[in-house]
Amino acid sequence: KAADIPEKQFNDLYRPTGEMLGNGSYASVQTYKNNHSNKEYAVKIIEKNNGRSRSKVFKEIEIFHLCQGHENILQLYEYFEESERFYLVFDKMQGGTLLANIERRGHLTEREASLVVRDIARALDFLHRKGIAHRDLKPENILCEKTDEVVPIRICDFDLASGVPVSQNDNCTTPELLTPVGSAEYMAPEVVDAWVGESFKYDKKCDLWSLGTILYIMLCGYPPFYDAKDLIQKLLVRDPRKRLSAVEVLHHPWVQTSPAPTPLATPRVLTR
Ligand SMILES: O=C1N=Cc2cc(Nc3ncnc4nc[nH]c34)ccc21
Repeated sequence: KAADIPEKQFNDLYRPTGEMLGNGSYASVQTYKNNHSNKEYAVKIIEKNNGRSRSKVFKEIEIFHLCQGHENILQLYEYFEESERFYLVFDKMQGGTLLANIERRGHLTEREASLVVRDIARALDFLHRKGIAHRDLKPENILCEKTDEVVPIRICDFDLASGVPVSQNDNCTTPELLTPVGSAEYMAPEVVDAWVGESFKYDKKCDLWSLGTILYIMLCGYPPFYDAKDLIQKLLVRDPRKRLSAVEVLHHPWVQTSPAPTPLATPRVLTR
């Protein structure tokens, strides 16, 4: 009877290719092939005994679920929970991480840098509208879909992501805000302020600082043109209230009117 047939284990369905994609403190990411389709996937293996709570893993899975279908966010294909570990199966991005891709290609134009910023800003705008801050945006978490092109990119790794996704109920337009402790009537003013006050709105701006550093790295070793410098100066702003938002980045002239494909020295600078 059904109860006697053990559920298919991850290792019955996938086999490792031996390629290590990334090694974090609590997880590793390796390439696996699906035994049925022979398709490659990037599998994030999270050991259970490393103190990382189950609820945090499920929160990470929930965020990926919310982002399903967005073309600039890595797609989670399926996941497994087994006795010792979790397996998160992601689409494999053939182009690898952003800086490795730029280095391998050996060339990068200002137009390509602008397209990368546009793709990241689209992902951030999508996350921020859902009340989610990434909080750990860095070049290793920016993945390129193709080996010979720098765009399209997808961002990944919601390990440190914050913010409870707001639940958009169908009938009413204003999203009912999910608070950590149920309804807001009984919450102390300082806790309510944290959710509806300025700080709640500004905690997403940390991602825009990160975007500024990524833009700077893509252009470094080459005096960024005025517009790019202007965008960097409006991202690397200490006061989050003054820092650009994701949608403002999308409207910045340096992103709107993609600049000339002037070659950048970055790929060679990166190899040093
Ligand atoms: O959730 C993640 N945290 C880090 C990370 C890296 C990662 N790496 C990759 N994913 C897909 N394709 C990849 N190609 C190179 N590295 C890849 C996927 C998912 C996560």
